[in-house]
Amino acid sequence: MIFDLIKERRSIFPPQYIDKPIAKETLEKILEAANWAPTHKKTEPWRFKVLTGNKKQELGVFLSNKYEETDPRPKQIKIKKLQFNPSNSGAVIAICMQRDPKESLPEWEEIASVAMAVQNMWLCCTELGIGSYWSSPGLIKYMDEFFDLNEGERCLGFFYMGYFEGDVIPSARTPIANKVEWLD
Ligand SMILES: Cc1cc2nc3c(=O)[nH]c(=O)nc-3n(C[C@H](O)[C@H](O)[C@H](O)COP(=O)(O)O)c2cc1C
Repeated sequence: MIFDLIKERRSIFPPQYIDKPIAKETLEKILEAANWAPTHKKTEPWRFKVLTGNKKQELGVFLSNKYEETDPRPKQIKIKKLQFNPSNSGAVIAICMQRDPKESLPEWEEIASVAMAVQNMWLCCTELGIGSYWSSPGLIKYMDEFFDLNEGERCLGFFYMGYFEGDVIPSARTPIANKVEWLD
């Protein structure tokens, strides 16, 4: 049931991923789910760049170089992590948002729509036994140097994916009652 799937969904990180490729048809199915996200004025602002094979390594090299270049005191451990995460994933999907050229909506609505598309992918991954998580490092502001972004297109992060092994670390939430006001 969708309620169980929603509760089961977790952020599962690249160190848990195993060396098992994700079939192209599976990736296509997950992306198709993203495409059915709600979209105000039907702008369909989600854009995805699917990185597999050597392109994942290239992303890792780009991110780690950029980090070394821009951080006054870069740490070896972080350099290694920036390279490891993409290369150890089955696929990395860059999450992008295409601003409506007419600006017929506030930007937050476009971002909200992209986030809903990501949730669709995340839930599909849960059902398919694929670990995944949304990563949003500060380095995403440089992604126009790695991707050929269109005018008004912005990278909002990376969706790391991989079949995984090991236990899923439980997550927790504070009670919903603390966040809801009932008005009658
Ligand atoms: C927009 C967004 C950006 C996120 N960025 C990061 C990130 O940069 N690094 C990270 O470790 N987790 C990131 N996360 C995942 C959250 O840390 C995670 O959802 C949270 O810890 C709750 O865990 P759960 O997803 O297992 O329920 C992000 C989640 C969202 C929705």
